[in-house]
Amino acid sequence: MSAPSKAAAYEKIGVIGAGAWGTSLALTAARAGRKVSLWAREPEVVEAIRKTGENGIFLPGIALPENITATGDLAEAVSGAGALLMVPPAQHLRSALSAVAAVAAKGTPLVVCAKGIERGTGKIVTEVIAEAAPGFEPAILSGPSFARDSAVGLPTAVTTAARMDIAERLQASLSHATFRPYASDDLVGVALGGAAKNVYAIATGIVDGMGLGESARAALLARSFAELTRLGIALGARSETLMGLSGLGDLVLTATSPTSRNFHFGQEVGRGRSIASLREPGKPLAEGVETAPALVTRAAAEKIELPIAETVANVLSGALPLDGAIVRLMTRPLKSE
Ligand SMILES: NC(=O)C1=CN([C@@H]2O[C@H](COP(=O)(O)OP(=O)(O)OC[C@H]3O[C@@H](n4cnc5c(N)ncnc54)[C@H](OP(=O)(O)O)[C@@H]3O)[C@@H](O)[C@H]2O)C=CC1
Ligand SMILES: O=C(CO)COP(=O)(O)O
Repeated sequence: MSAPSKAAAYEKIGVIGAGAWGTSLALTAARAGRKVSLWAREPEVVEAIRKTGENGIFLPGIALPENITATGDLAEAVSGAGALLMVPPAQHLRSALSAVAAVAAKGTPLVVCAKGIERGTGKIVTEVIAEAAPGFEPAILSGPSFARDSAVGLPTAVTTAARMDIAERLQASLSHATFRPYASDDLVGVALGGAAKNVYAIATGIVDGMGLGESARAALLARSFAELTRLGIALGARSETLMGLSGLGDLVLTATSPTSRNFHFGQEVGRGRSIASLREPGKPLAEGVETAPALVTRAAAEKIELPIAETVANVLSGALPLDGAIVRLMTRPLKSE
């Protein structure tokens, strides 16, 4: 057993992105005793928080304490912050990182809390940080955590991954009675688990929506974890990370709960809703939709086969009809487990 960490907390935390998760994490940091600056891209979010003391657009009904300051000014948000939590949707991460890198102090930990792989490049978030924000410390926060659960004070555990001394400072900065971070230095494993589980949650959601039964869902979940492990090991992740909170833990949560936007998206697809209608502007964010083809691209580059992720990507692109997808998965060459 490792000794308890005595790392010093950062005094001020900046949160970049005031969606549901950004707002919930701002609350977590505030409850842990930090001074928090919460940056929102949309002026109406800043105004709502300032006027009403809550983010009625993304996390309604949750009062935000006074040690959270909302701002639309990025330079103000990053000023004096010991660490910056990056919480935009994953496909906007690169631009958000570049904007932050232009105004923040070099060496500041940039803690990516978004879950996804970059479409087009197949890059995981650590690689995106290295390219978009060189000279900053890469970090990730990920794990089984619905924004509203932790915001209302339900017990939540996540992993903070970074160089170990930084991971421990993040742990000290964010932990409180109902929020428990575990420190890790396996950034690749933590980044991949959080991203891939969204794709597999769409898969199990489809199976659920099609009414194929709980046995099929459990089989798919177990085979999804096998895929995630195969790719993770090829990328250099540790298997205990993939078995932990940010891998198996988040996969189990997301791939079995209708609260998950990804699982729900899959359910609606399985029930026959058109993918275009589910992706209209204003519809809930389902990160797995963009990450599915990105995951497949990355796996192909690593010469790893991911039949479930490929099937999800092909269904979402319209290349494979739903019935064909199930037949394709069930009629692959027989294998040993
Ligand atoms: N919700 C959850 O339970 C959890 C979410 N996550 C992850 O957190 C990330 C954000 O999700 P979540 O907070 O739920 O999303 P929401 O849908 O609640 O909010 C969207 C957020 O993205 C910002 N945004 C939208 N478009 C852009 C853009 N073009 N450039 C930059 N920022 C943009 C919005 O900015 P603005 O504030 O200005 O409107 C807002 O902060 C995702 O990767 C998700 O997987 C992780 C764990 C839990
Ligand atoms: O990441 C999450 C839970 O850990 C949130 O999942 P969804 O984005 O599918 O709602």
